[in-house]
Amino acid sequence: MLAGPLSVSSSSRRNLVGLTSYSAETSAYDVTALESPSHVAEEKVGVLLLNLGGPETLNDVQPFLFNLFADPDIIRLPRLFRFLQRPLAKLISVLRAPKSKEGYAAIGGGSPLRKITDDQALAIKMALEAKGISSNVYVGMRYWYPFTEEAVQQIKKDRITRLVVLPLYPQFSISTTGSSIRVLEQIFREDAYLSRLPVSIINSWYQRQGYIKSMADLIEKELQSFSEPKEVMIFFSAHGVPVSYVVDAGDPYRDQMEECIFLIMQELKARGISNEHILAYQSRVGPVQWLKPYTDEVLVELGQRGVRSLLAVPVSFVSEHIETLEEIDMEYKELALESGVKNWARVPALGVTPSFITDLADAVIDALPSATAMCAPASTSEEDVDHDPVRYFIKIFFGSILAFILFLSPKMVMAFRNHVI
Ligand SMILES: C=CC1=C(C)c2cc3[nH]c(cc4nc(cc5[nH]c(cc1n2)c(C)c5CCC(=O)O)C(CCC(=O)O)=C4C)c(C)c3C=C
Ligand SMILES: [Fe+2]
Repeated sequence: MLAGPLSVSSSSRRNLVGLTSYSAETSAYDVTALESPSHVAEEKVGVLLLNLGGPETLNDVQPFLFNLFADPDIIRLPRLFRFLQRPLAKLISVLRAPKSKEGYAAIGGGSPLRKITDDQALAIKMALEAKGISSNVYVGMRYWYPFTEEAVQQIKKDRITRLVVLPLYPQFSISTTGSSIRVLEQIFREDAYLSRLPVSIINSWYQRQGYIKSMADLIEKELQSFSEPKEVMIFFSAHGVPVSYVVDAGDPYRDQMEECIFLIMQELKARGISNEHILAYQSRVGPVQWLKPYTDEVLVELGQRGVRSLLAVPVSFVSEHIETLEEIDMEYKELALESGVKNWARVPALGVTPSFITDLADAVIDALPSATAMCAPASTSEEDVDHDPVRYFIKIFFGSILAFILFLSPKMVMAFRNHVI
């Protein structure tokens, strides 16, 4: 089965957390609104949490991978080859599924992302409530249930009047927040109600004090688990992206990541903690260059250089997931120990850490006043090209030949089957 956003039974896959409406007495975000009670009485605040989604069972793995690789923000094909996106996604997802399934099997047979994101949604709703804002908090996943499309349908049904969109990625990347927002904009553009709905999008929030302090708290606490805390190297491991995203497409991900690490280290220094640290990138897929240095290579070098104690800190994501539970806790730990590292620990993901959730609730409150309609005219220029039958034929003909040569080469097949370690 190829799972698509529309093949959803929303009754069994409901993603709404709570259903309460915004009340004038408890409003804190817009002081002027208090002066017009008739308007405020009707206000219904929605918060849409965007996340990646993950397969819940091993049978979900291949269709989940299909959805991921069918995303033009994950595999960025030149325009000439775009018609190959779905066949290519099918091919890569089938090739990669066995390796991915092994990973998901090792962490209990599925991704914990849905449960953790639902817990975060409930926690944010409660934190907002405590700050005087009643809200509905929705979860919209990019590649698995509950899909963003479902969340938006629910927002519409609930007649939400003001929406804050909060991607659960601290740093912006074209491949994560960018992709989810592109989908959201498409849905909103085509709908009369949604295109007029005041929306505020929080693109990134890695620089927020509450997040930085919460990360520093986790690191400070975990350092204490070592017998010689001062000797430990803090090893930030971020999910990678292909270099071309940053260099050619202007993805701010690497800059934001480096600034984020700087801010966390600055906070630690202010607490008297000045351990050595390093940033490396993990989880590369496919045959292209990814951001360097690569986590696996750095671990081997550090071990060989005589570093004996490492504290791994996953920094691009705020939930436990396959790449913390399997890749870091199993693969990288084993590699580090084999390379000479003696003492290894990992900082847990933030999850529902209260100081972090409170900060996300504050981010929502900060964003509420700037909500404006997303509405923008639909762009047609790219699609128009495909209406010319001659150009379309040329694309299909030459594209197929090139794709056949490129994508079925043994090197390509191997690159997608494994992480290129
Ligand atoms: C900030 C976080 C992430 C970035 C950036 C990102 C880019 C990116 N990812 C892939 C390919 C895969 N990602 C997979 C899983 C996965 N990715 C992220 C986060 C980021 N991805 C998370 C949280 C997860 C795990 C979800 C879960 O189920 O727990 C997978 C599937 C797993 C596997 O087979 O390794 C793939 C494949 C690309 C190509 C990319 C940038 C272009
Ligand atoms: Fe990923």
